[in-house]
Amino acid sequence: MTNKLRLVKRVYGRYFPVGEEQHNNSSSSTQMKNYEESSKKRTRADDSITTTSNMIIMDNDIISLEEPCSCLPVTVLSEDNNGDMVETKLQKQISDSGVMIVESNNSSGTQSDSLSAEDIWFEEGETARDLENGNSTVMEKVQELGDTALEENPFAPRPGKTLLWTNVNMTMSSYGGGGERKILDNVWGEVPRKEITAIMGPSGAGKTSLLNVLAGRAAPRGPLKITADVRLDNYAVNPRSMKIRKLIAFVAQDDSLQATATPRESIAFSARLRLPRSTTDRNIQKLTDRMLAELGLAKCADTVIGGMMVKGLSGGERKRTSVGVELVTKPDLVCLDEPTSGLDSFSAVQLCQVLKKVTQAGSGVLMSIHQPASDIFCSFGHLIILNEGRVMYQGSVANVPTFFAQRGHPCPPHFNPADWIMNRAKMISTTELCKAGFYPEDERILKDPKELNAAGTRSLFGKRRVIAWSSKTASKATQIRLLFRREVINLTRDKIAMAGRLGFSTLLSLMMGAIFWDVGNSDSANIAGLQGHFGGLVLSLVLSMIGTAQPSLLAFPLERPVFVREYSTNHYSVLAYFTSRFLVEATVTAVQVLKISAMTYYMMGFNLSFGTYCLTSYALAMSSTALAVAFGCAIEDPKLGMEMFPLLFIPQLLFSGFFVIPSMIPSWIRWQRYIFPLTYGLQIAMLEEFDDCGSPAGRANCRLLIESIEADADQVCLYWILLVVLFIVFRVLALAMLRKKATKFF
Ligand SMILES: Nc1ncnc2c1ncn2[C@@H]1O[C@H](COP(=O)(O)OP(=O)(O)OP(=O)(O)O)[C@@H](O)[C@H]1O
Repeated sequence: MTNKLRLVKRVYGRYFPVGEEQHNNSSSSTQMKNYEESSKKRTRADDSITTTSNMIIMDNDIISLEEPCSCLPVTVLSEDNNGDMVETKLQKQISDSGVMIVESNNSSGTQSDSLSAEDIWFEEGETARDLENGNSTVMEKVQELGDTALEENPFAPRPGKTLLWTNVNMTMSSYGGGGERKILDNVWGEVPRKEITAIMGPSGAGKTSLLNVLAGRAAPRGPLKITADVRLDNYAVNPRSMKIRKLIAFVAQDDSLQATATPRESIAFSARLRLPRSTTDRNIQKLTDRMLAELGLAKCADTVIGGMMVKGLSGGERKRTSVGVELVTKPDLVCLDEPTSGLDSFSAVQLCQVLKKVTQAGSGVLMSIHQPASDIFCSFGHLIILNEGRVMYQGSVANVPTFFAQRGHPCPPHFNPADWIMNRAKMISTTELCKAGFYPEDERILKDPKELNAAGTRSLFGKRRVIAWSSKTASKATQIRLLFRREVINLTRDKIAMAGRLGFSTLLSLMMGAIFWDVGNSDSANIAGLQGHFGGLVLSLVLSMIGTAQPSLLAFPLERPVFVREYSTNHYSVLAYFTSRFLVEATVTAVQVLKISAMTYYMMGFNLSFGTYCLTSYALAMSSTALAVAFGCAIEDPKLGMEMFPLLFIPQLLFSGFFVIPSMIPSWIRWQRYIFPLTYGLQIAMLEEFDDCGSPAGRANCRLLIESIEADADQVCLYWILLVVLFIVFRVLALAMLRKKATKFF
């Protein structure tokens, strides 16, 4: 039985229903009224609803509010100024002010999908009472939005998250015993909500390294050591944990976008997969249109992004698309690594204006930037200056001139402060700057961090509480459908790859058909004829395998940057990606095998049935593709993939019995033939192809040939089963590889 939960928030007498109903109601005053009326009549009940400074959580399974018997008080736990939990009974507040109503259509409700962090929150320091009294600044903001539907607005108010860090260190042991090099040295800082925090500093100062550490994109490995105390809303977090990474939108310096998609498709794809599943297609479309317009991408919205092989957007347009892909999800915290590099001054200002709107909606924004123009510099609220891996300044932008002046380096009049900062950082030695009073120590007294996964209301990710942080996004089925559709579009748009894939195998099939013309009807009593017949069959089966497995081997290494970006930013699961790729491969392989088989079968004049020939070729192609995918998932570099290609086929051919009969292979290595699909595929095909070889001499030769490859007519079923088993084993291996690799992108 499915419960339907609905959350309704009243803001200055207006109701904002949450979930599926919202888009219908937000602009309909009649329906708003209905909500108002029904809420007045409604009997409230609940288990506990807990809030911290910026979130509200349904604590236990939700009890129907419609049923009079379940009239329990609502308890709100909020934090006071000392960080202690204060309990407030909300029964009256809810009934009188209509701040929120949670309803369920039956009493055993446990489902809480429709709740969203975006829909209930308190500003920092606000309590439920502020909401009740209408003092919430968030409520004022919602009021300002007027009739604009919140779901269609990429700048809709949101709770936002604060990021705070201290003692961030990154060191690199030098090769040749040169000691340790400090890349980040006791770096500290914070990203307040509702402000743009900029990290500035000369090239090599450690800006990207710091961003990568904070956004969980850097890990200690070998000579690289990293330590950091990072807090998200004062929860001590491991930024590398997948759960945390998914809470932080991240725009890397290098754009990794699907080359054959358009900006409109990329932004809509991100929105569809990452926004709550209740968001309608119309909302997605409106959000996408608005994002494109805000980022100045309207004109090129339907141009392919492009990549190494395909010409498409300019570098600046690509960068803005990357930003749009993240911002459309209305993130609470955004990290961007040099988002303005490559942009002209107008586009850079336009981008910063968009980021400003994101902060006004409640988010924190952290970005690194090289040398901003003065108007961009002034749009920042908070500034961190890094120099040689240390914090040279940390504080508000407004305070920069005073800070520098007090330390003997006043910014000359009519001089861009950003240029002055860079000038000082580059021209004056660190020792002198230190003496002058730059490089302040972290003197903040940090609150005791809350613990993750601890019992009680302090947990971020307790089983039932995750709803407050991320309401349910696209289902697995939607993820697979969207990925499949994107891959099909990719295949149709990437005409060169498609033409190559189909064209080369057609050419090879024709060539092979011409060389082995009518070889199936050669006299088996003649050894040369039998050898040609055998060779033709082996090579035609191998051709089906190569034609499909080679693109699969390279597919993952080539798509890896896009996959890791999308996976790490919560677009889809590994399983959904894997399944969608499998479906595409299965379809394309079927088409390709049918084409190759039709040509080689009739040109070579084989004796086995066309059905068996096609099915054997398909089974071989699919299991070899599975092996290729496993190889492809294990490697990162496409060049390595190219070099590994012979490894996929040469051993299979060597063990097939074509060049040397298995009994002549030394026994200590012979066992390997049983792990290759070609062994079983060939045995199945040979048993049917050489079943009737005409004259007694021909039959004797065929029997010898079949015995030489150890094929047994009574074992055909087993060969099929083994082919399927190998296919499954290789696929599972590939999935395991992909899972392992998915989290390692640094
Ligand atoms: N994984 C790593 N291994 C070795 N050295 C590293 C690594 N990561 C960063 N570094 C070094 O740390 C220093 C800071 O690099 P980082 O990319 O963070 O600087 P940056 O301030 O972002 O520079 P830019 O503005 O030029 O992008 C550089 O000297 C770089 O070579």
